[in-house]
Amino acid sequence: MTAHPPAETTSAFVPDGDLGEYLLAAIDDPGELTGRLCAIESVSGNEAAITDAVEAVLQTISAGDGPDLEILRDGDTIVARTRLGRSERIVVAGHLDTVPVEGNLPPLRFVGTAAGPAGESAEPHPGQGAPGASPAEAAVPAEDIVWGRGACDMKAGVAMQLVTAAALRNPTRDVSWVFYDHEEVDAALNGLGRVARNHPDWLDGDFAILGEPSNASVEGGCNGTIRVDVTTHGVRAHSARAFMGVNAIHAAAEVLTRLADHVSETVTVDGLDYRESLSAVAISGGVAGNVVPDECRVSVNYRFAPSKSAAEAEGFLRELFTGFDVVVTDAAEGARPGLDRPIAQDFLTALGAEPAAKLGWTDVSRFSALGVPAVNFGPGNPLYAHKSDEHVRVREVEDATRALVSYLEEG
Ligand SMILES: N[C@@H](CCC[C@H](NC(=O)CCC(=O)O)C(=O)O)C(=O)O
Repeated sequence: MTAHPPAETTSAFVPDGDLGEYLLAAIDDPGELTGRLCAIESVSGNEAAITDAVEAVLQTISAGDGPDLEILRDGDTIVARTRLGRSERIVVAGHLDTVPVEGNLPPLRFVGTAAGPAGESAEPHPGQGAPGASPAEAAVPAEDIVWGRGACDMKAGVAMQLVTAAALRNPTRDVSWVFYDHEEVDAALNGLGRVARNHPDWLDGDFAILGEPSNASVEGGCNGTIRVDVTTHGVRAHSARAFMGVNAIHAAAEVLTRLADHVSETVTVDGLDYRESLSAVAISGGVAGNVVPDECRVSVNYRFAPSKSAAEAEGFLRELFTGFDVVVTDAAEGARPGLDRPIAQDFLTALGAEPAAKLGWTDVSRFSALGVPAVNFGPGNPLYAHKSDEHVRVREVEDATRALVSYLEEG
């Protein structure tokens, strides 16, 4: 089922005029700002416009009543940091890019039913009692929702960052706000990785908070991710004389069978349950409509628990696909939760949060590798990340923002 927000209660976010001004006009309204950020399309590789707008917002925030910000930029990554001389520094980071749009822009705002924190409800749908709603659906209270690509992953988190940056007056710790490009793609392109190579001091900190969707609670660590191409080879021939060839696409059936037969495990790491996933994510092959193909490539993505290294994950895949040509195309280590660190404990206590495991890959992994303990904390139900009915509850964006302001001002 896909969400079809009701026309009468729906408003679309359409940017007009200067994009920095467009965002600034909603700087004290996390829900509205989420929708406005979504309205600036920023599929990976197309982040320039949103980065310029966010930089303009940060310049205005810096000139306002809160602490001055030192604003630094590398490509489409911005770091804006306070220099108050506090004994600790908190890094709050979020990516500006999204996965490709799928008929879910322009973003919409409407009153409907959203997925609960555990994702137990299905898709957002028209408000209570709407035609076609089942009695069970009608019993779910209607909520204020922002719907569209990026709403959950992670323009709501970026809105949380910007509204908090504007609201801070006297933070108890220094804060570095990081907004970066190319998170949703090949690890080699990641803007945070580029900054870590070009200006490692920009990411200095005692604790990092990634505003990734976490139901406005804490998700610890993250699964690792690895992609491999499994290639089958054959012999080309005329398809009218197929007996003269060897069909590489037929040979790929065995690859798919091994994938379908695999049962993914859930691995408990430091008390959190990391559910693994193994999926074919693409398949390609074929020469022409009358040729037996000599090559077929199945791209496989394995999400592995943070107790395993990328090398171990690669070893597992090579064993699973014994007899086939396996080439690693992308890999990123996971991160253990690290919630036993005092600074992470303080954050959990300040939030009153019960942590869960982060199943997606996030830059918590990069911060952990840099020696900075890190957690995921942001609005949005991660079960809806990358889906065509991606959405976020406005209440959750507001709650997360309030909690972050309170942690940074009082925690
Ligand atoms: N280089 C990696 C980057 C993938 C990042 C992406 N992260 C999320 O979706 C975080 C949101 C969440 O799961 O809560 C991912 O896991 O795909 C790659 O290309 O795989």
